[in-house]
Order: sequence, then structure tokens, then C-alpha cells
Amino acid sequence: MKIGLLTSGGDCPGLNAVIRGAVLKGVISHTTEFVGFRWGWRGVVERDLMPITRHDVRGLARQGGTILGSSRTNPFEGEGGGPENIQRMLDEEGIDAIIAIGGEGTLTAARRLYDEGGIKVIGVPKTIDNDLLATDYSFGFDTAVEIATEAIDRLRTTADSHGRCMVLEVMGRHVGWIALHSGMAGGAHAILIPEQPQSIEQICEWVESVRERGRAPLVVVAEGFTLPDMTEAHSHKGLDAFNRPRLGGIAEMLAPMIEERTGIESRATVLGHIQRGGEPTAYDRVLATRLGMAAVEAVYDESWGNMVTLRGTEIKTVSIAEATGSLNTVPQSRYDEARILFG
Ligand SMILES: Nc1ncnc2c1ncn2[C@@H]1O[C@H](COP(=O)(O)OP(=O)(O)O)[C@@H](O)[C@H]1O
Ligand SMILES: O=P(O)(O)OC[C@H]1O[C@](O)(COP(=O)(O)O)[C@@H](O)[C@@H]1O
Ligand SMILES: [Mg+2]
Repeated sequence: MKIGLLTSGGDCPGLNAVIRGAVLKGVISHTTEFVGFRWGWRGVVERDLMPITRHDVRGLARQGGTILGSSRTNPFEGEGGGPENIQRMLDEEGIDAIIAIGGEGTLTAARRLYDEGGIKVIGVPKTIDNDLLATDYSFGFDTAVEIATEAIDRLRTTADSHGRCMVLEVMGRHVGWIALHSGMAGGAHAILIPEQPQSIEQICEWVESVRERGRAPLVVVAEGFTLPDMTEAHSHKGLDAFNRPRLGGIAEMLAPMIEERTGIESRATVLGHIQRGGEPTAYDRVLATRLGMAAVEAVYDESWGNMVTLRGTEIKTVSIAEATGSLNTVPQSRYDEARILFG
């Protein structure tokens, strides 16, 4: 059995741990050979691959990023794209199956390749935002929450020194899980997420009540948050490779609005890709390793078109369609719970 691994879409800490988990499981429990496609689907379409041995995955559990590289290439486009060309390439390379590690875009592409051309593919869910419904958590999210929480702790001491309001912007295009968890962990005085538009008046009310108690207000905002009069999330950095607006900058918009209305000197910090870089937490290493191992088992079970997933504490296999159908949004009850701590 020869398996091709790829990592696609936005990276996150734990991708390398998945690769290592898969390779060790395949080599130790079976006699699997592995190759890696470089730069996600681009490596599939352009036949850019490299062998991966047990030696190559030494020490990889703690290494951030992905040794294979990632991109936003569409596997249905280009000269080598589409299921027929891909199957021919796999046959010529003697590759029996693909394990695709990626988010909803990558997994949708994987599912289409299976549905439309019978490509033998297994998915591994990846999302730093934790926005995939089919898995309770994905690796990378815990690391991002740790990094954002540390940022809140650090902002708090400098905010206290000056009596300033700090607005921290974290990732979260469609869902506010990173903001919710880091905000709760760090004791933020307001958490602003895409699922819950809030007026500037309400935000300022929270900020002022914090000041009245003699504290320096700390607001955490997800990049996809909107004020009620905004029709889409704040973006001023153009489009990404898949023609979606690059988000970012909502904190820089909110901080002066808060300062103007409350008279409290305010500062914005955009955490950006620092949330996605560096070493994964122990939790993410373990989760990623288990998902990588389970993906190899799914290959041997011929569970094509499916993905591995965390349900409670168990790793299961589910249809990729389940992962890509709708988003894992923050439920109202979780926001209401956090809201008790605002102001
Ligand atoms: N419906 C689709 N059909 C084919 N390819 C897709 C589809 N949706 C996304 N992709 C491909 O998968 C790539 C990765 O998706 P993207 O959303 O950028 O990252 P992620 O996998 O992290 O969600 C996209 O650049 C695109 O080329
Ligand atoms: O800068 P990039 O690579 O385009 O990615 C930024 C986007 O990726 C995200 O981190 C989402 O990533 P996930 O697919 O891993 O959830 C968004 O929060 C952010 O808008
Ligand atoms: Mg995506």
C-alpha cells in the first residue's frame, strides 16, 4: 500500500503531527509506503511529490507549519487537474490512496474528486477557527487560544499602567470560537464575534462600566465581527487566492470609535498569523497524532470519501459531506454564558 499525503488551505500548528502520526501508524502497524504531495493540491496537479520515510518524521510532533507546504490550488483546474488526470497520475506513481489534510475547502475538493471520479481519498479536518461542524475540535485551535490568551494577559498589564482600553483582534472569519475561549480565559470585558453583532453603544456601555470600577477595559474581537450597520466583515487587504476578502482591521476601526465616544484612550492590537505559527500545544499534538493514525486505518478500511473526526474523546469516521454542509458556530447559550462576565 502506498499513500499520498497532502496539506492544503491555511496552515495551523499540528499539521506535521498528523503527518508523523500517519507515517508511524502505517510503518509500524502495516507496511505502508508514503509520499507527500508538495503545496497541497498543487503537488497532485503538477505531480510534485517526495517520499516520506519514518526517518523524515522524527521530532515532527512539535514542529509548527507543514513540511509539505500548503496552497489554495483547485485540483479541478490546470493541465493535470480533474479526476481523470489525477487517477492516471496516481496509477503511474503506484499510489493507492490520498489522505488530504485541510479545511472545508480542501475537504469539499476531496469529496468531489471521490464523487465525480472515484479517487480514493480520506480527509483529515483542519481549522484554526474551529468552524467545522463534523468534528468537536480540530488541532491548531487550542494552540491559537493559548497564544491569544497570553496576548490578553500581556495587554492587561500595559493597559492597567495607563488606564487605557485595549482592543485585541483575533482570527475567526465566520465563527468566534478563538475570541470566545481566549476572552473567557483572559477575563476580557467584552467579546465580539461574527455570530453576535453588537452596537457601538453597547460596546461603549461595557467599556465605561469597566472604567467606573477602576479597571482598564479589554475587548476581544474576532476579525469577522460586524457592527449592525455593516453588510460584511471589515476588509481592506484585497482578495485571497480563492477570491475571498482578506479580513483584518476591525480592531483598528473600533478603538478610535470607543475613544471618541468614551474619552478613554484606546489602542488596537491585531494578533494575525502569530496565532497560526510555532509549536502546537500538547493537546493539539495528541489530537493531530490520533487523527493521522486514524486516517491510515480509514484507508485500510477503504472508507473512501470519508474523514476522521473527534467526537467527544473518541476518533470516529464520518462522511465529508457532514463536515462541509454547515459551520460550527458559537451557540447562543455559550455566548450568553460568556456575556455574564462582560462590563
Ligand atoms: N467546491 C470546491 N471544489 C473544488 N475545489 C475547491 C472547492 N472549494 C475549495 N476548493 C479548493 O480547496 C482549496 C483550499 O480551500 P480553502 O477554503 O482555501 O482552505 P481550507 O481547506 O483551509 O478551507 C481552495 O483553494 C480551492 O482550490
Ligand atoms: O491569511 P490566510 O492564509 O489567507 O488565512 C487567513 C484566514 O484563515 C483563517 O485563519 C481560517 O483558517 P481555517 O480554515 O484554518 O479555519 C481565518 O480566520 C483567516 O481569515
Ligand atoms: Mg476554508
